[in-house]
Amino acid sequence: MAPVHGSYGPHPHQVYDMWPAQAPDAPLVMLLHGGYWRYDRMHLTPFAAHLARQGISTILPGFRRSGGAGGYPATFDDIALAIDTLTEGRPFVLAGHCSGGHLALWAAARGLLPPDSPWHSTTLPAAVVGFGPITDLAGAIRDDLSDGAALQLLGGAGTADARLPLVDPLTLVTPKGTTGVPTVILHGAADEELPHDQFHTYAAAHHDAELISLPDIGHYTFIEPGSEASRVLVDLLRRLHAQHARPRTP
Ligand SMILES: N[C@@H](CC(=O)c1ccccc1NC=O)C(=O)O
Repeated sequence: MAPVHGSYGPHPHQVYDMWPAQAPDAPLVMLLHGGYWRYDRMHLTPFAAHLARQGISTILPGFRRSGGAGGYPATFDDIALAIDTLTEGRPFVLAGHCSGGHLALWAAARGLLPPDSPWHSTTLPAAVVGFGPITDLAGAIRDDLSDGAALQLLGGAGTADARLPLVDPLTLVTPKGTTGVPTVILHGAADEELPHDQFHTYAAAHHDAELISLPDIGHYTFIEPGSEASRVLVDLLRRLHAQHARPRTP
């Protein structure tokens, strides 16, 4: 199954792959890849193709990344632009793995940003899933996950504190207790990559979040096409789309 390739901006990383499912009324999912904001999207293409074979139209965007042209603010500019451009006003479920889960949960919180933020939006995903997500950047800094990855994203220790309130899902959701977007935090109980307070603390802070913990599942099996964990994720994406994706009223 060959994806359509395209771009949503002039930078070489502002590109996407899209696998249209056969049915015209197929659920639409935008998938944000992980790799601590440093990796490219290639490790997730087999799983994106798998989603399409399961009847889900899937958009996998690239974006400017840490260590290259990205990090704050470019990575966030690209996620916001990719979402706003590529979903074309259609209802969609946003999903992300690990650091892509952070980006997905951040994008679902755009309604909580100050109205003068360039990222503020009230056009939000129908639902969001973080699977094995990073939800708490201050915690990621404190625990020094992946050799300073969160500090690298935020431009270093000198700027991190000022930027955190604009890009950290846990900080954004805490005062109000909801983003207004139905949210699922899905994780393996045997996740070996992240401290599990990344999952629990956010789910507890968000009144509209559901926490699903899968026994014996690790961090990476979600993105192995056909694995038990991937089946749970596919079923969840279908359920969220069926429950929450309504055509937008003008
Ligand atoms: N352990 C590696 C790789 C990694 O964490 C990773 C790689 C691909 C997809 C998701 C990952 N985890 C979080 O973003 C790292 O620290 O960069």
